[in-house]
Amino acid sequence: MTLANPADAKAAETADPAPAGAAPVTAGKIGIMLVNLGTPDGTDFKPMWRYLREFLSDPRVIELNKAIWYPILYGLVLTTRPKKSGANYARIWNHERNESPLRTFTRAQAEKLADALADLPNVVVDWAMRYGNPSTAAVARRLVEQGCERILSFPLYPQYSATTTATANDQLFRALMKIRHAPAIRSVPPYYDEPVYIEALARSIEKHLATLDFEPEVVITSYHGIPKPYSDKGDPYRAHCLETTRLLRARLGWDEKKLIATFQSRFGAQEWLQPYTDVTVEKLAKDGVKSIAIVNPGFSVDCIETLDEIGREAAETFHHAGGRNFAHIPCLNDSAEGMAVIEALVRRELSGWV
Ligand SMILES: C=CC1=C(C)c2cc3[nH]c(cc4nc(cc5[nH]c(cc1n2)c(C)c5CCC(=O)O)C(CCC(=O)O)=C4C)c(C)c3C=C
Ligand SMILES: [Fe+2]
Ligand SMILES: [Fe+2]
Repeated sequence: MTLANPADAKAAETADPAPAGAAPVTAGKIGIMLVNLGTPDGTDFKPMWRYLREFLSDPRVIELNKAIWYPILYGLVLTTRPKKSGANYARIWNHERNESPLRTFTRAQAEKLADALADLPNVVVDWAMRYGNPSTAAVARRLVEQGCERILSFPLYPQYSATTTATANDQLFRALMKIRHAPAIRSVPPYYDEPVYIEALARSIEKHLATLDFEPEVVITSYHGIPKPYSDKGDPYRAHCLETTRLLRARLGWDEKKLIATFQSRFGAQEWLQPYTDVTVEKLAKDGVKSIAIVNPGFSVDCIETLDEIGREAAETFHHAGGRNFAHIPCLNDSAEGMAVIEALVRRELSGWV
């Protein structure tokens, strides 16, 4: 098993889509592609604008009619949000690598997965983003050019949503439309209730709580929200999130007061899934709760929404409202617990292919 050469990434992104001449008949490799949401290439206005434009032009994310949405997107959102969000990204930026933490952690997951699958000789591991770089199209092409006739795509979302899982899959198939000898595709299903995932979360929570000098009265599982109408129309995301929290509660032996579920990261004027994380945090403090912890089970890796919105903003909200002790529990990231989940699911989904 090998990790695709990251040094080739830039070249592959800019290469022509179709190599000239006849392809070899068979090479028989299997590509594994970890796919995360995406992230800007920099915190300045231009890269933030490019990232937000691609993200917020996705009809799976914003379901409004384009004639209504585009004037708002181009006239309002893309004139103001790049600066505001860029300032938030600047606070969490990984200066060593000049990239966002989401990209650093996703790469680390791929590298560790490649090591963990060293016993599988014909498998190549790579990683891609739905929005931004390394793009899904560039990575799919790179895997095919390395001889992968099968690709296992792993959208890194434990809970399914059309706004995340489905659009990651859409993008892969869109990329294959430009490849003549397209590979066979498998996609890792949502894993919100997989015992290996629940166990990893529980251990990570227990481990982190053991390092604190206080015992939280309430632990919040805070998930990224989606607009409520998407849920009402049949997106199973809310049910998946609530099931993760229920299973976690059972595993930790906690009751419904100790472990609660909330939704964060609202965008726009619509109602989103409730209860909202920020409102809940403030209310807990005002009700006299002095110590809380927040964990983000829906995020495979730490990112702007966990490090800044929870680690900074939610902490401030809690303290301003009278709370005393606040802890933010890291995502599974490339920890041993997190890698155990990714490896187990990949090995299971490779069944019949290796
Ligand atoms: C209508 C807008 C959005 C929907 C729907 C949405 C769903 C959704 N997003 C994630 C995971 C992530 N989102 C991230 C950032 C982010 N999300 C939105 C908007 C919607 N998300 C925006 C505009 C942004 C950019 C940041 C900002 O300007 O506020 C990220 C972090 C990316 C990073 O670079 O760190 C993640 C991860 C999920 C799981 C989800 C639905 C289930
Ligand atoms: Fe989001
Ligand atoms: Fe946010």
